[in-house]
Amino acid sequence: MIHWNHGATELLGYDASEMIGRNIDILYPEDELKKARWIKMQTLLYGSYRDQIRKQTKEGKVIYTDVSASVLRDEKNRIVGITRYSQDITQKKEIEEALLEQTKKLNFQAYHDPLTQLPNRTLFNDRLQQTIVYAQRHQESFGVFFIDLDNFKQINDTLGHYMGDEVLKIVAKRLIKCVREEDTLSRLGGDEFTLLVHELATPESAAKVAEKIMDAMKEPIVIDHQTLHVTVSIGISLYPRDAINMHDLLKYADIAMYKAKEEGRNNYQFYSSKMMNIALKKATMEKELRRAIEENELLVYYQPQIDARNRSLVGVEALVRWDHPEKGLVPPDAFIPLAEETGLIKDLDHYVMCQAMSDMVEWQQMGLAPGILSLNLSISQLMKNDFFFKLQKTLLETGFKVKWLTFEITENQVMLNPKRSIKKLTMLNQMGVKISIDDFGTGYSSLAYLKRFPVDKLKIDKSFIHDLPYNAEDCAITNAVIALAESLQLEIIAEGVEQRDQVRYLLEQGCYIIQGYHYSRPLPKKEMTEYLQR
Ligand SMILES: Nc1nc2c(ncn2[C@@H]2O[C@H](COP(=O)(O)O[C@H]3[C@@H](O)[C@H](n4cnc5c(=O)[nH]c(N)nc54)O[C@@H]3COP(=O)(O)O)[C@@H](O)[C@H]2O)c(=O)[nH]1
Repeated sequence: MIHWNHGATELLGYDASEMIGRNIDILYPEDELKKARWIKMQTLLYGSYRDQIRKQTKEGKVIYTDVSASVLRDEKNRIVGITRYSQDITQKKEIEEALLEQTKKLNFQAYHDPLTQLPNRTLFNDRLQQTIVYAQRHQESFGVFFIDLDNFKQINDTLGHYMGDEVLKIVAKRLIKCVREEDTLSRLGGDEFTLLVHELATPESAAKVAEKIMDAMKEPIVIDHQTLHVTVSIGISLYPRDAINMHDLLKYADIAMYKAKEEGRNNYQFYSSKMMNIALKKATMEKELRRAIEENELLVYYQPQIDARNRSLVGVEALVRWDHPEKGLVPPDAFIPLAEETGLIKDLDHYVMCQAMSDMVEWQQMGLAPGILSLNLSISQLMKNDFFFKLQKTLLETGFKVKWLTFEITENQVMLNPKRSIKKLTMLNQMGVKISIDDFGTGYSSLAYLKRFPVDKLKIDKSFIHDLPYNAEDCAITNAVIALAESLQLEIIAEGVEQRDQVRYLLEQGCYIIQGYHYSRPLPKKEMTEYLQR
């Protein structure tokens, strides 16, 4: 250094006496020395040069500078040195960097799901489109997977959104481990994930990926000491076998996923053209079911529940039927699963509740004695915040008394979240409503829970009644359920009773309340009125 001015002192903290005679390198942080030499060489080569470089002040602070360097010549035009003018641009640089960071962040947000940090639909579609172009050019095949969590709606409804979100985050982490870096896993929203897997030469290799995903889900998920078993249903479409455009590949994978749900969930399915027809039928049915609820196409049938000791009526179960304008009477098994899947079950069950309560009151006002009303209650209806409000409102509007009411809830639904169910069922119980566990024996309720449930009745599932009294296993299960009910001092009721022998056997074992075709099929209101008048 041969000259050092006042401005340099202000910028870098050293004064002229400290700098003159020293190597300029002390002004640069270690990692900028290479660049400093580059600037020097360019200046010598071209006579002048301008660039940005970081410098280090006397106090050790790193600053950004804009440097204009030019060669210094003597009177004989020989290069004797370099002059440098430096300007502090630290503040400008910091603003630029913050802006860059912000842009990166906004860019990430625009293309990623905030919960799982996975690519979102926009980015997935973009990558899928690019993959199609590449695959067309290079004659490659690939797969689109539609992955949907099983029963996620119930997890959300029963355990709350916090738990639902945690489950989604854990599932996303497990899924990402099943795929290669070049594949794209995205979250479309809710519990839906899509996966783009490159270079899938055969359906067998796609099946391997699907199996890997299902294996990854086998380990239980533990959140806040709660253990959950989460499974997924997967639909797969293959390029070019099934479709060659983005829209169809996604649609077909989605249709195949619905097929996997129908096949009992926790499995994967490849798209086939047959599925397309089924999916179309289902979409039509959902639309029609919405209309049916709005336009009162639903009918409530009543099935008598009989005390077999004296053949007297103790109550009725309300069972919904759909009076379809073209198809005629549609049984609930054909639409209840769809209603549950789409959330329509809440409206449907509310409709049945209003109708049945007003029919019951009408019968009582006619001097008839329909006994207790049993209503099927879905867990999503029970977990709704406005459920109790709606129940109270319907009781008031119809004049129906709570002491005449039993809610039937299936064992499997209650066991989805036993703790929350206990809380809600206790509230019902405190109102004076009776609770019956439906389809008992088909689920997996533990005795410990059963003791804590505010339950009044157990309803033996009809699958155990069907082969009574000739099937030893069914007899053993039926006897065990009856003994359990006795020891817990619960009422017991058998459903699906069709034969005299079954009635005799049940009476011998101590089960007196019976529902089934042996006494009566479910009856429309008019026939039920006649039944009551007999
Ligand atoms: N959430 C709601 N679920 C409902 C409602 N209405 C019905 N359902 C559920 O749909 C399933 C099928 O119901 P359904 O076709 O009405 O069948 C019921 C009876 O008809 C049938 N049954 C009665 N006796 C016999 C018999 O002797 N043999 C025989 N094969 N079937 C018989 O059993 C069904 C009674 O079911 P359950 O509720 O378990 O007592 C069924 O799961 C209904 O629960 C609704 O409004 N909401």
